[in-house]
Amino acid sequence: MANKIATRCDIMLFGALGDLAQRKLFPALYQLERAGLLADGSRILGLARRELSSDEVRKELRERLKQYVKPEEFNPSVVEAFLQRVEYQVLDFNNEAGFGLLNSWRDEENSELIVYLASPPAMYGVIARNLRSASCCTEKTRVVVEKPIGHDLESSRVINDELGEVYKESQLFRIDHYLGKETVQNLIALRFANNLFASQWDQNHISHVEITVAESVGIEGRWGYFDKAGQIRDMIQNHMLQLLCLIAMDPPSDLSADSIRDEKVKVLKALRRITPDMMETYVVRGQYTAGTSTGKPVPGYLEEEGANKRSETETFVALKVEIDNWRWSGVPFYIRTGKRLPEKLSQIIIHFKPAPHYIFDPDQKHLANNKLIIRLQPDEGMSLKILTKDQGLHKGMRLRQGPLELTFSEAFESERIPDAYERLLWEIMKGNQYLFVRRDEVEHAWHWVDRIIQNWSDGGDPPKRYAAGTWGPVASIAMITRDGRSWYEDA
Ligand SMILES: NC(=O)C1=CN([C@@H]2O[C@H](COP(=O)(O)OP(=O)(O)OC[C@H]3O[C@@H](n4cnc5c(N)ncnc54)[C@H](OP(=O)(O)O)[C@@H]3O)[C@@H](O)[C@H]2O)C=CC1
Ligand SMILES: O=C1O[C@H](COP(=O)(O)O)[C@@H](O)[C@H](O)[C@H]1O
Repeated sequence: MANKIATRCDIMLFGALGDLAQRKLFPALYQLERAGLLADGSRILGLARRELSSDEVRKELRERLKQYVKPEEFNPSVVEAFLQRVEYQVLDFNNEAGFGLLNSWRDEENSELIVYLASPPAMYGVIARNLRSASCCTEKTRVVVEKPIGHDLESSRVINDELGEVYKESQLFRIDHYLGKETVQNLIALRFANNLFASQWDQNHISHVEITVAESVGIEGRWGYFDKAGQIRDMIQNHMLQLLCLIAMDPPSDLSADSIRDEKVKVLKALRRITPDMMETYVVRGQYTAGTSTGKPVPGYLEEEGANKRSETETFVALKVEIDNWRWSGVPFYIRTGKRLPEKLSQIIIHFKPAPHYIFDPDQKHLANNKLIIRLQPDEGMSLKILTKDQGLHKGMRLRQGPLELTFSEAFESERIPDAYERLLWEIMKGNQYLFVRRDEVEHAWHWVDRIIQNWSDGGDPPKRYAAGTWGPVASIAMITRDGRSWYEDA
């Protein structure tokens, strides 16, 4: 993944016994250990409410690592070395006096401090203040916060203000784990390292863009969280808009965090606001009913464990997004994301415009658009659909469309692709903010998304039903068909 060990870091992990920490963060830290990227002496202090000793937590962690790390990557001696770094401290995050204890663990002289807030977001402020009262942080402390930052613009401002009272923006690492995915970072390489694409990347050459992030899973026992969020807050406000920004932004002048973030913010500011009269044609929301997933029957959203049978929370959203700027004027971005779709698939399709004058068989005119398919997951890679002459004496100048194919796992004898959290933790240790989201990005994204949510609550239609295992409500197909287009399906 990289070749340089980060400096020695101590991590205070607030919420160490929670789902995120156990399922994602500890396995990612273990992988950094396995790759030899944790500096000697780096330590991890897990913090949560449950009354457990450090030994009991290490024992539990050993089992979780067995569960979440692939068997071929589970190395018992590396696990033991990793667990030696882990200690646990019982702490109620509301208990200001309790934070004093953390100071005896700190080693300010020899080690950078990372504070990772894997707690409910409502606690970010109180944890930050309690750390300050206990003089636990310095100006160098890095603070990591998870999404969602609030549930709308106003609440995100409150959280950001609370964090901002204690920390400078340069200390804050707001996670959007999509930015940690190798294939998402690859969008920057693809766009700005290949002049071939750079010169074609605008409304003169591109007719429209599709972004699909489909999941076959349902809400995986997270009803309590998900029903308050819905797909628009859970996926659109963050991951989908980040992907859109990376595709739509102007070239940054360098790879520094602020150069990239400045360009993303310009895109967010240029998103056309979706007014009530646009809802019918620009927005589709759906909710899955019972159906099948990977060949097995699955319940509908309203029959999931703990469900409120009358919920109108959306599990699917499709949007037509217009970007009102010079580069993208007249180029719609069709984006869709949902749970319980037929497969797990994230891909971006760039549809290029046809040549200005067409000279081939009129029956084949529909073929005459090049497409760039960027597969983010699974089967990471890209494919450029180009037109060539069909072979054979009797074919004349018939055209055929074929792919220039780049499947990363086949093309490069590369290392394993690290999980997004491995990359993000590694960048935090090195103090690089370019894969993290700045406050104004979060707020502009909320500002745009809030308008859609407001339109729904001002009397929009309820979510349209779709059977689990299908590609969402038929209205999402109608949305794109109305413009004479269709969602890309690989033939
Ligand atoms: N789970 C996921 O896949 C994802 C989660 N996130 C975000 O990550 C954060 C954590 O989520 P998740 O792990 O799912 O949440 P969980 O509810 O599973 O875990 C929360 C953790 O916080 C601790 N905690 C809560 N309140 C207190 C308190 N007052 N004092 C001490 N400890 C407390 C809990 O400790 P105890 O168990 O001892 O009560 C537990 O360890 C949230 O912000 C969430 O939105 C973001 C993306 C994905
Ligand atoms: O942040 C979230 O992302 C996951 C999807 O992430 P992926 O890396 O598996 O594509 C989603 O399932 C979850 O609801 C959401 O909170």
